[in-house]
Amino acid sequence: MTLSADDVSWSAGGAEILKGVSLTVQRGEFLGIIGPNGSGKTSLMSLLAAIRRPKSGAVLLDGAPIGSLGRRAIAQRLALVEQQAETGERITARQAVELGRTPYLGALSPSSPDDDRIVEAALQNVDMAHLAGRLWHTLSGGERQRLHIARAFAQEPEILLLDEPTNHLDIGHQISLLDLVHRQALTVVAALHDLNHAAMFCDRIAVMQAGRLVALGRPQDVLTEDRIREVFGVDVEIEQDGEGICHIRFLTRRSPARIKAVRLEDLSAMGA
Ligand SMILES: Nc1ncnc2c1ncn2[C@@H]1O[C@H](COP(=O)(O)OP(=O)(O)OP(=O)(O)O)[C@@H](O)[C@H]1O
Repeated sequence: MTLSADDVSWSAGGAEILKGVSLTVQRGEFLGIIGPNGSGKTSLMSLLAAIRRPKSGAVLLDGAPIGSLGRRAIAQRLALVEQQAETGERITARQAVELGRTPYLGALSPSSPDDDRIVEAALQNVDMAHLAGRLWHTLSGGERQRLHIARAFAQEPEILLLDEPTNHLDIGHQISLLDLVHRQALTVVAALHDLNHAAMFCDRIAVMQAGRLVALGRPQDVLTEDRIREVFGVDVEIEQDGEGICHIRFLTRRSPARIKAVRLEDLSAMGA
């Protein structure tokens, strides 16, 4: 199954938010979307998930315009975990995950033992089985986030769209969640803020800047010191380890390399 954006643009509030974005998500890959706040990551994800329609261009699922497919058909193939998904309903953790089975249930076919097994496995996958009976409003932000992921797993999609999936998670759960998602036989598109996580887990990375796709490729090709400075406005040093994985070190004012650079500048300003 392939998902692609073909020259998509999208406007809101009188402004063009996405400008001519084209990309194809390869089957089975983990594609990261990175970019500064407001660069269009969430907007692109919502177009890919058919929550919004492009103003021009098209999103294609297996070559067919995604807008021509019914919601149920889309939900059986593609699951989206939104950035600020909340519910005001008085439901338990388990019931929140059971919602993932909705696209498979009919009025005359309530949930089966198979559905129960899938929900149980999804809860266990995100380390939440022990809290299955807890009411949603009593759960922490990180616990809720893990349940959103479990709900998406329970949906048994082929494509998983994750908008900042590590929000609210402590570092242990961030790594284990990305690792878990990475190990699934799924096509994954994830908007990520942590560039080191993107380097570690993504097969390819798409870089958004001011509504445009400015780079797309393997982490080691896309994550360069120049590009990170240009897109995010921060100085970094990048090292590649023996496996070709980039490790990005941010040069803050307190780091020796930055202090050295500032001192050299000071010296040249003094005419030294
Ligand atoms: N419905 C809307 N009406 C007006 N402007 C919008 C709307 N939705 C998004 N925008 C604007 O579009 C731009 C891109 O927003 P988007 O949420 O896609 O960015 P993002 O890259 O996901 O940002 P972040 O990293 O902060 O989550 C922002 O400037 C945002 O204010």
